[in-house]
Formats: sequence, C-alpha cells, structure tokens
Amino acid sequence: MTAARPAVAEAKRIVVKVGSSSISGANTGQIAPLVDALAAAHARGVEVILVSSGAIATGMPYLHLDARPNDLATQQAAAAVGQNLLMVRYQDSLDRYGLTAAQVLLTAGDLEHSTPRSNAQRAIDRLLGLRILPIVNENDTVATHEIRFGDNDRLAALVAELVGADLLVLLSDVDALYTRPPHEPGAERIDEVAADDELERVEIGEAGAAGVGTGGAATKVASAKLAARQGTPVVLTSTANVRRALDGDAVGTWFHASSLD
Ligand SMILES: Nc1ncnc2c1ncn2[C@@H]1O[C@H](COP(=O)(O)OP(=O)(O)O)[C@@H](O)[C@H]1O
Ligand SMILES: N[C@@H](CCC(=O)OP(=O)(O)O)C(=O)O
Repeated sequence: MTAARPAVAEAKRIVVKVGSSSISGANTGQIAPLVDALAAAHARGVEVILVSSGAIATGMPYLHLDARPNDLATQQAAAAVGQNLLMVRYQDSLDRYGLTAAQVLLTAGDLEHSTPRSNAQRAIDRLLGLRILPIVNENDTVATHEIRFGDNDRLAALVAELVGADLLVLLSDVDALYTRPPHEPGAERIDEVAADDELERVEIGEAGAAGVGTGGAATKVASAKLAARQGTPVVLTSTANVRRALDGDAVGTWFHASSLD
C-alpha cells in the first residue's frame, strides 16, 4: 500500500512530541499504544526521538495536588518527583519490545550555547546509533524563568532542528488544527497548511480540558511554523492517531516544510 504522505514513509529520523494531558492522570493508559506506535516505527529502522511532557502532572498526586501548581518552585518539585516515574512507565512499556529508553533533560540555555548544544547533539546521535529511544523533556529543576523553553511544543521544534529530523509529529487531544476551537459551531478541520496566510483565519481558543498542559493550540501552531521554517514538515494530530500518522496516513494537519515565514 502506498502511503498518502510519501515524506513520512521516507523519513529516517522523526521527533514525536506528546503533551502532559495525553499521558498522565486518566490518560496514563495511552502510554502503551503510544509506545506500540513508536516501536513499530523503530522496527522499520526509523530513528525516533520522543519529546514527552508530563513530569509535573505525573508528580502531582505524590505532592497531594489536584491541580497544576502555579509557582515555579512547586512545579519544579512536582517535576522532580514525576520525571523518574514517567521514565519508569515508558521503560515498562518499552520492555514489551525489548527496547531501552534514555532520559535527556535540556534547558533553553543548553541549546543556545555551542558547548552544551554539541554535547547534547553528540549524546543523542550516539543513543540513536545504539538503537535506544531518547526521551527528551525540559530539565525543570534547573530551568528558571530566564532559561525556560516555556512549553514543550517549542522544545520539540528546537530538538527537531538539533537532530536534523525529517519529520515532527505534534500530538494533542484533538485530531487536527481547526479554523476555530473544535467544540465551537462552524469549526472546520484544516488538512494542510502550505502558506503562512492560511493561518491568519485560524482562531485559537483555550487549552484542553485536563488543565495539566501549558501550551494549547497556539504553541503547537508556533512550533509547527518554527519547524516548517527550518525545513521540517509537521503533522499535528491526536495521540490516538499516532500510529496512522507514523504510517504516513493522511491524518491531522500537515504543515509543509519551508513554506511558512
Ligand atoms: N483552532 C484550534 N484547533 C485545534 N485545537 C484548538 C484550537 N483552539 C483551541 N484548541 C484547543 O487546544 C487544545 C490542545 O492544547 P493542550 O490541551 O495544551 O494540548 P496538550 O496537553 O496535548 O499539549 C485542544 O483540546 C483544543 O480544544
Ligand atoms: N516539562 C514540563 C512540561 C510542561 C507542560 O505542561 O507541557 P505540555 O503538556 O506539552 O503543554 C513537564 O514535564 O511537566
């Protein structure tokens, strides 16, 4: 069967980004199907890098928090508790395929300075050469306001650039970008974005219902624009669609590379 998106079928190195709301709390069970899809791509010889949020959301119950904390210190504490548990959950799931995860924690400052940047690049390259799955997150305990990425959608686009990815897959709780918030009447699915002016008519609403993510659709669009400008095409779709997105099916919204300014 021919893939609807040949660029996906031909991609050798793919960055997949998943948000907190997709893999924590009531959606912790989505880790296994996500790992199934990553393992299938890995088995085809694709080099996969996962950018995963969820440290804070995973740590929250252990700090007896019902909602995402607002202050930086408590966010950092929750992330420190949650990050290793998140990695254990990924590794448990990867064990089903005999695959190994590696934790890669980065700050915005790391990617802006040449020495830590090339160190990270070298380490990720070696991990991929060893057929290990790098799982990237912001290094929340050392990231202060000045050196925060702000959201992992942006981090994902910067990692895609760092590793020279052929494709960025941004996962969310909606199946695509819509012309307005998807629950509003008149919202239409956008199949592809080939030029910047096509985004002018898009109305971006509030972030998802789970209340544990930070970015919402606005940061996904910004990330997709950044990656596309760097020459990496982007698929924006739901976590439930990840398998189909990696198979090259025409799911979600496709952002053409180098088409946006
Ligand atoms: N124009 C739009 N198209 C798609 N989603 C939108 C739009 N405007 C607002 N949203 C909302 O953005 C949410 C996704 O953001 P978010 O909850 O932060 O995701 P994640 O936790 O996966 O990063 C969706 O649940 C959706 O309701
Ligand atoms: N580094 C943070 C990510 C912050 C965050 O909520 O990101 P996202 O869910 O992608 O909007 C964490 O792991 O909790």
